[in-house]
Amino acid sequence: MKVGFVGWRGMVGSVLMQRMQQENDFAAIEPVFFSTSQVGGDAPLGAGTLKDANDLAALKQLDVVVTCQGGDYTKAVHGPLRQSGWQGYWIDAASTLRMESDAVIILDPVNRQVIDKALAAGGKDFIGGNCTVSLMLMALGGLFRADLVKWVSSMTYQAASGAGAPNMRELLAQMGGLHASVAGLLADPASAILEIDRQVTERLRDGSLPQKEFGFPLAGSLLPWIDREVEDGQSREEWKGFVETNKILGTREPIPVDGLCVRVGAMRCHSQALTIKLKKDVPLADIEALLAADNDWVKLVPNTKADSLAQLTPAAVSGSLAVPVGRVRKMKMGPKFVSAFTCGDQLLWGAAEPLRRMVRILLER
Ligand SMILES: NC(=O)C1=CN([C@@H]2O[C@H](COP(=O)(O)OP(=O)(O)OC[C@H]3O[C@@H](n4cnc5c(N)ncnc54)[C@H](OP(=O)(O)O)[C@@H]3O)[C@@H](O)[C@H]2O)C=CC1
Ligand SMILES: N[C@@H](CC(=O)OP(=O)(O)O)C(=O)O
Repeated sequence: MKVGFVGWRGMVGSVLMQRMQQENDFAAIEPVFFSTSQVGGDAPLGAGTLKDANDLAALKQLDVVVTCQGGDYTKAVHGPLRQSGWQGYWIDAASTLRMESDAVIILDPVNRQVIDKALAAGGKDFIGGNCTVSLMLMALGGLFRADLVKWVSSMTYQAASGAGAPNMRELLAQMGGLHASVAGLLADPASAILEIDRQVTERLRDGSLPQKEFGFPLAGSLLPWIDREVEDGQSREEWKGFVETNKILGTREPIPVDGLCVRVGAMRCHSQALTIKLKKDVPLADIEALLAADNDWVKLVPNTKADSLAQLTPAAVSGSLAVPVGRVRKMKMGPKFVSAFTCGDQLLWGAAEPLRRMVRILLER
C-alpha cells in the first residue's frame, strides 16, 4: 500500500510519525513524503526525496493520502484530486471535510462499526475528529455504548497546543515574562504578596507580554472563547461538540451536547468537567464499571482527592495514550445526574492516533 504523508513535520504530523515508528507501521506500507515548502529535500526514514504536495499527478499514484497539513491544504487539493478521478483513501486531521455527508469521523475504539459500514459502502474520506470531542468520547464511551446518555454538558480547559505550536511557545514566553517582572520581589520572602500581585496584574494589562498568537495573555489568565463565533452565542469549538459527537456515534436521535470551551495555560492536554444526565437511575458502581471497561485506554480514577490530584491532571497525562476519567459521582440535582472529569493528550487521541489506526484498518482489509 503506497501511503503519502503531507504535513508530517508539523506538530500533529510529528506526533503521528513518532507513533507510527513506535508501532512499526512503516514496515507494512510504502511511505512517500510530501512538502509544500521543501520539495526535493531529503525525506525522513531514508525514503528518497520530498515530493510536491500540490502535484496532483504525484498524489494520484497513491493508495492513501494522510494529511496533517491543515484545512487550507485540504480545501485546495482534495476537490481537484477527487475530480481528477482518484479513488484512493483520504485520511485527514483538519476539520474541513468532517461534516461532509460522504466523510466519516474516525475514532475506532468508539465507532469502529461506523467506519466498517462506510468502508463496505465504498467510503473513501476518513477524517479525525475535534480533539475535545474525541477525548470526551474516549472517556465516556461506556455510557454512550450502553445508551444511557440523555445529554452531556462539557466545560473545557483546553491546552495551548490546540491553537498551534507558536501558541505553546507564546504561553511559555508569557509565563517567563510574568515571572521576570516580579523576580526581585519573589526572591525576598518579606515582600508583600499584594504588591507582587499588583505588578503581575499591571504586566498582564500593559500589553508588554508577547501576545501575537493568542491576542491576549493566557499565562496568569484564561480565554473563555475558542475559534470563531457561530450561531446562538456559541463558539465554533462548542458547536463541534454536538455535531461531531452525534456524527461519530451515528445516532438516529441526536444526543444534546453543549457547554463552554475555555483555553487555559496547559501545554498539550485538554481537560473537561462533564455533567451527564442519564436516561435512567443507574447505581454508581455500574456506571464506574461501564466506564472502565469500554476501551483499552480509558482509566477510571477513584474519586478521592489523592487519586484525582495524582492521576487526573495535564502534568500526569501529557504524552500518554491513557484517557483517565474520574470525579465520578451522583450530583445533588438528582439520581440521574452524574459528574465526571477527564483529561487527555490532545495531540495523541485528540489528533494523531485515530489517523494512524485508520491506516492499520485499511491494511487489515
Ligand atoms: N494543533 C492541534 O491540536 C490539532 C490540529 N489539527 C489539524 O492539523 C493541522 C496541522 O496542525 P499543526 O500540526 O499544529 O500545524 P503546524 O503548523 O505545526 O504544521 C503545519 C505545516 O507547517 C509547515 N511548517 C512551516 N514551518 C515549519 C516548522 N518550523 N516546523 C514544522 N513545520 C513547519 C509544514 O509544512 P511543509 O513541510 O509543507 O512546509 C507543516 O506540515 C491543523 O491545521 C488542523 O487542521 C487537528 C487536530 C488538533
Ligand atoms: N480547536 C482545537 C484544536 C483543533 O485543531 O481542533 P479541530 O481539529 O477541530 O480544528 C483547540 O483549539 O483546542
